[in-house]
Amino acid sequence: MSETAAVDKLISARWVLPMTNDGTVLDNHSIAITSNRITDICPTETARQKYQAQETLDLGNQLLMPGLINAHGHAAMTLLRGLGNDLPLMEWLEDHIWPAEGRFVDEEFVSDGTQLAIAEMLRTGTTCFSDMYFFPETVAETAQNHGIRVQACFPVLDFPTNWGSGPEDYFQKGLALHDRVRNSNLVTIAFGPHAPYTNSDEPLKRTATLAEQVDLPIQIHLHETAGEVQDSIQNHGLRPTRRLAELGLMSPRTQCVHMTQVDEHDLNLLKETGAHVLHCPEANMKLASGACPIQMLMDAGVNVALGTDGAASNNNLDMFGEMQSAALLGKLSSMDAGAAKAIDILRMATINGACAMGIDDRVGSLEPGKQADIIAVDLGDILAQPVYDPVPHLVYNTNGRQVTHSWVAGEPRLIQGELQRMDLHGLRERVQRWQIAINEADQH
Ligand SMILES: CSC[C@H]1O[C@@H](n2cnc3c(O)ncnc32)[C@H](O)[C@@H]1O
Ligand SMILES: [Zn+2]
Repeated sequence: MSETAAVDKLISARWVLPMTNDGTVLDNHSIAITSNRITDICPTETARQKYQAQETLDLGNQLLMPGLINAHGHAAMTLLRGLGNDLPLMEWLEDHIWPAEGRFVDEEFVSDGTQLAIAEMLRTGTTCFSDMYFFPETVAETAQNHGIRVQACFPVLDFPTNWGSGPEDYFQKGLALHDRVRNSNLVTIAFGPHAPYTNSDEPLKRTATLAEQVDLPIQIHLHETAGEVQDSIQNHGLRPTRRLAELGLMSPRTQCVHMTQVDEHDLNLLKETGAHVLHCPEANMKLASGACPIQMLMDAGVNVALGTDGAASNNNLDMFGEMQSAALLGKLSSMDAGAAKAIDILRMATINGACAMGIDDRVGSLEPGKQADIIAVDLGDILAQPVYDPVPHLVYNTNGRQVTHSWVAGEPRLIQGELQRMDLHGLRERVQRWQIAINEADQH
């Protein structure tokens, strides 16, 4: 009899969707995990003979896939969920969101709001998120404490905020944070210049130079609305994307959030520079900002990833819902049912997000050697029957509540629908206190 090999965990299920290249679905396969990495994916029968596991989990009629990657959001804005509805972007920001942030955002707000977001994200299948918010040190610490992967983008704006006094202060604090988390397996840092309209040329140029020096990504809201493009032409004589390119800010390290307005020149710039686009369909629809032409971008070879944006403009962080919205909006806006295919949408929510953040050597697909960031989705419920093909099923039928298990770097975060590391009772009480205070202030 041949010797069996020792592994930490062996997880088996009816389907495994590794999200490598062609979107193949493996039937009755197992994933072997040792320490924080995937070591093998093979038929369950083979795995039973080949491995001696400390822990085995047979998930039956479930599907294992890479944890979802929410490529753009503002986690702590969960505390502002539902504040200012049925408004366009600038009215929503100027009349409701920015006044509330000015009054309430501090470390405690960011800690509680980020915990609320992490609970929702882990509960609905996200194992890695990008965040652009004030007090990114608190975001990084909270993510690390709760065992979820994060790209924390530190804000850069022309003006002072509750987090700092201006661009130089933001750079200094952001880079110090990068130094502190350099060896973390879960946390990476990015520059987060908020938008072209909240940054003058100097901080944008400096962002480009510093990001190059320290080799970090840059995330920026860009071409969110037609008004933003018109204002830029009026104030700078250039469309925002061209202005950023001339300031040296468009490159493979750049993550452009929204891009609902894309003309031929913008498309060429995205192609030539290798910048990524982060699509947030639900926030774009809710604020009636426009629709990002995702099929045109993908056809041109631009990497498109998916994000929810903040819970105040969405109003949830469920990436399964976001995938469905991306597919439906992608088809409707191009009047082509063959556009925004399910497998492409799944790529946007997994491997493409990892590529945009420069962490695709670690996560985004299930492959030996990669980190064990895995989710299990229950496709056995009567409401999900019948299942002809799991790939379109995941995009057009599934919602985040069907996620039963998740692991980040091999560690369990959600088991049978139960979050493993969170005091939800205490969190609920703190959130209620924030709601009362914020609501009262918003009325005045
Ligand atoms: C500088 S921290 C992030 C900043 O962005 C604001 N914000 C949230 N959603 C959007 C959006 O869709 N477009 C532009 N800005 C947005 C958030 O409230 C923070 O102030
Ligand atoms: Zn945003």
